[in-house]
Amino acid sequence: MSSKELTEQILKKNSFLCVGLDVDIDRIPTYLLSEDDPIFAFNKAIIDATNRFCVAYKPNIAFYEANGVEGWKALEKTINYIHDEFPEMYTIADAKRGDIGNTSRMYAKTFLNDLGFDSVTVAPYMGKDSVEPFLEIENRHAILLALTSNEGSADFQTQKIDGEELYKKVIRTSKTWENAERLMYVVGATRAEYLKEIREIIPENFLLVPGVGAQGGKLEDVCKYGMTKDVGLLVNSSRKIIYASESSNFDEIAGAKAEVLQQQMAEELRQL
Ligand SMILES: O=C(O)c1cc(=O)[nH]c(=O)n1[C@@H]1O[C@H](COP(=O)(O)O)[C@@H](O)[C@H]1O
Repeated sequence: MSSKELTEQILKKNSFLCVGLDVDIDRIPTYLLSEDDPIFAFNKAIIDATNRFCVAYKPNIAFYEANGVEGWKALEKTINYIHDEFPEMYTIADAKRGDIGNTSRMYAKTFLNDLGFDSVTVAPYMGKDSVEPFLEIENRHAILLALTSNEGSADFQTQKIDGEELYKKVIRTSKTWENAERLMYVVGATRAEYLKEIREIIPENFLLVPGVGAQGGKLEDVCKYGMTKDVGLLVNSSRKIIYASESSNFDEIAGAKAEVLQQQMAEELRQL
């Protein structure tokens, strides 16, 4: 999906919500464990209940890999289900990959070609040749970790090198790479105060903003400093939505949580 099509979906659904499918087998309702594929059963219920309120889904690959072959099967079934039933959804493989070019090409094949995700999260530490293989396909994106939501982001990302913070250098340098228009950037909601300066460097690219909800980030602040005339934001929430309840109507409650966020987003979009 192109960025333009993503903006169209956002304006159509009045939502820039991304639901994070971080499915921990130990946290799903226990009665689902008797299903053939409990992870997929959980995801299907969550997707059916939340799709009206969001424009994107982001399975975090760690949660699938942790279940071995069965986890990969559940991931594949989940992405196929989204493609078949909700082809208008933007999909993010949150894999945080990046290696020498020859290896990154294999990661890009797995997530963007074989599984058919619209995008994959990529760590910038290994530089240009580790990221460019993710940018070779039209209408697909690499989402570069710029300023992350965790405490450790202060260890390297906000440290200054030659007077400029490393995360700014990462963003600035990445703009010179081939097909840089296919880049999106991760900026944690817990770092909203940095968004104004980030927007001076990348006024148009989409930002994936995790950390609203369970990590304490505020939607209003993210919108105030990060929103562009074409919206330019995908705000992710995982645990606060998918684990809102452990009861048999967990999906309904997840849908209601997603709707609350969607309503707040609709209000922000009205002010565009
Ligand atoms: O790349 C990410 O999505 C990501 C970057 C970041 O800086 N912080 C962050 O929390 N994430 C991911 O976003 C999701 C946040 O989940 P919740 O805190 O449960 O909403 C998890 O899948 C994290 O791995």
